[in-house]
Amino acid sequence: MSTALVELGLICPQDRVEWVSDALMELEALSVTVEDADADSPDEQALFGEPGMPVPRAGWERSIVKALFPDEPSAQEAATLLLAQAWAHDLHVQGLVTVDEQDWVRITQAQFAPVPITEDFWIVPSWHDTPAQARTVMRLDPGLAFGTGTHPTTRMCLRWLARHGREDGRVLDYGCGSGILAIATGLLGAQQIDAVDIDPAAVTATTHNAQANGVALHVGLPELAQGQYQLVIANILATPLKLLAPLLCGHLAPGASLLLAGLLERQAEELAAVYAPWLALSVADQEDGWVLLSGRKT
Ligand SMILES: C[S@@+](CC[C@H](N)C(=O)[O-])C[C@H]1O[C@@H](n2cnc3c(N)ncnc32)[C@H](O)[C@@H]1O
Repeated sequence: MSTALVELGLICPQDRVEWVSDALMELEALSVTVEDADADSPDEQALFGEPGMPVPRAGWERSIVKALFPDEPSAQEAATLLLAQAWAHDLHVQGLVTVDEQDWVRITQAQFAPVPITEDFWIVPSWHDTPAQARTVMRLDPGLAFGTGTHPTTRMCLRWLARHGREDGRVLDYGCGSGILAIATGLLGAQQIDAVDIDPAAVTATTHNAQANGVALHVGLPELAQGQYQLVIANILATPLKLLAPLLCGHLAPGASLLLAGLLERQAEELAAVYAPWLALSVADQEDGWVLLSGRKT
């Protein structure tokens, strides 16, 4: 039997979105989402952020903050308490809508469709059937750690890995997030894979996702990475990648490949210069303003 939930919608100016979202969670909302109140109109605005970093602003000029409550009295009470705050004088209640719990799950899940990496390598959420043409499939659901396969930086790394094929030597995924890249190397045949991240939530997510895909990984905090590897992958951001250059290059065995992502086109030249004392990096792929750098240690 499915139960009904109640969604409270509030139109909110940009500078209050974070306060309102936090207050609604304090008022025991089950979830809070923020949408552009001007979506699908000429005033619609796109928000862009770098991977792994918060978006530059928490909301749009006019946002709709939607909070889900278990029933109408709790949604009504939350609205009354919120609107009693001095800083909430210009918020507008858009309304209360009853949402079937099953519908809510379906709507949320529908936002995450299978992602093709190549014609036959797909990332597929657990609730989706496997596309007929998929030969290699990674089962991955969105979670707390970065990496669902929808971001260009992750996709470019996955494409490169699919082209590279089976890696027989040791693999290091530095900044593994959800573990998506490490798991991909495992599905493509690698046997000795280390995946590390500074974020303990990423370590937990990677462990879980690797198990769900039947891939054996050594997962842990960065100190787990020891010795030399035949393939080192790091999809982080330009600034940490600059600082990590001696460490990442120290892990490269002779003849090993290095793959760097999380870089904007304009950062590629500078990054290649920082890594030049160890190896020559060149642009291997680009998508939506992001570039993938790769190189081989001689
Ligand atoms: C953009 S996400 C990439 C996740 C995944 N590898 C992918 O390609 O989708 C970057 C990850 O690097 C981690 N990270 C950031 N700085 C790091 C550092 N100095 N050492 C290790 N991990 C780091 C973050 O916690 C985050 O999980």
